[in-house]
Amino acid sequence: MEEERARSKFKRVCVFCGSNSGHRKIFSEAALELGNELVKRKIDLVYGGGSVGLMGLISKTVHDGGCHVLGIIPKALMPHEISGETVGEVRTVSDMHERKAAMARESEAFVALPGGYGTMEELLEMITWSQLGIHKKTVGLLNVDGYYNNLLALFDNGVKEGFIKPGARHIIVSAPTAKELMEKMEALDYDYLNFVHVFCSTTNLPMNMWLLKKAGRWSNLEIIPINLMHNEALLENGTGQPISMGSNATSWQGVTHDCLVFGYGTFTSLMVDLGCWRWLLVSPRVHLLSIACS
Ligand SMILES: C/C(=C\CNc1ncnc2c1ncn2[C@@H]1O[C@H](COP(=O)(O)O)[C@@H](O)[C@H]1O)CO
Repeated sequence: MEEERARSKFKRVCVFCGSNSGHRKIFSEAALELGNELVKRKIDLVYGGGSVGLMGLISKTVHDGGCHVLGIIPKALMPHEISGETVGEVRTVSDMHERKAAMARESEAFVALPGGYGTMEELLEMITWSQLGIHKKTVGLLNVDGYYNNLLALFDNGVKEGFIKPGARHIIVSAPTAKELMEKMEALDYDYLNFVHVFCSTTNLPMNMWLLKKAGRWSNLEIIPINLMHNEALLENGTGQPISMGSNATSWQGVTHDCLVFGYGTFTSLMVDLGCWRWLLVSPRVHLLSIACS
């Protein structure tokens, strides 16, 4: 009898990783570990094709483990002496751009292992596409032995200096081990909705908070009570600066968070009218009615 498929919300994950193996054994071990983690969860692999560096290690591990491997490789990198043998299914595309688009289309999530410019470029592009709403797929970073610490610090600085929206900083999910990363990625109910600030009416606040917590498995839920009676609230905009909501609703446009609104009646209508939210979840107390993308 076929072994029961281990539960994972992902059927196909795209892995970006070095075409080199790095100087330390720990990187190769991480590639093998991620490959085994995918196999354990019965997740198929999409990657850049070939057998060089970490790319070769992970593709062979997943293939040997009985999962499907799809290598998407541009014609120019096809020659054996450049990329080596590709295991599993090989798809040839005309150029790097087409490859990235195909990789994104074919997978349900992305993971970057340590790598060089190529890996970083692929990772950054998937983050950017997520930010622009071109895809809504989880982007994971396997931060092996702190390899990406400086990159993550650069992102934090981007937020601090006002070039990256605080909400967009959470697009990337990172963890030091493959197991932790996969668990974190799988725990996300929905890409953005896990990293939301909830603007919640102070009317029946305890009840609303209880309902919200029950309504989803949020990994980073922050509830910001708003006193509608006074029609104002001090919101922390993620950079430490308070934003005040006065009677002039347009001042809300300055709020940069991806946002979830929980409420009904006037409060919700106000939020809908503002229309500046990336994600809007409108709920009349218990039932989650709709998710709209602005
Ligand atoms: C030019 C070299 C090797 C080329 N071989 C590659 N084969 C397939 N895919 C590749 C290759 N090089 C880069 N990629 C893609 O970029 C990522 C790795 O780049 P990095 O700079 O090594 O991080 C990888 O995810 C592939 O999609 C000799 O080095």
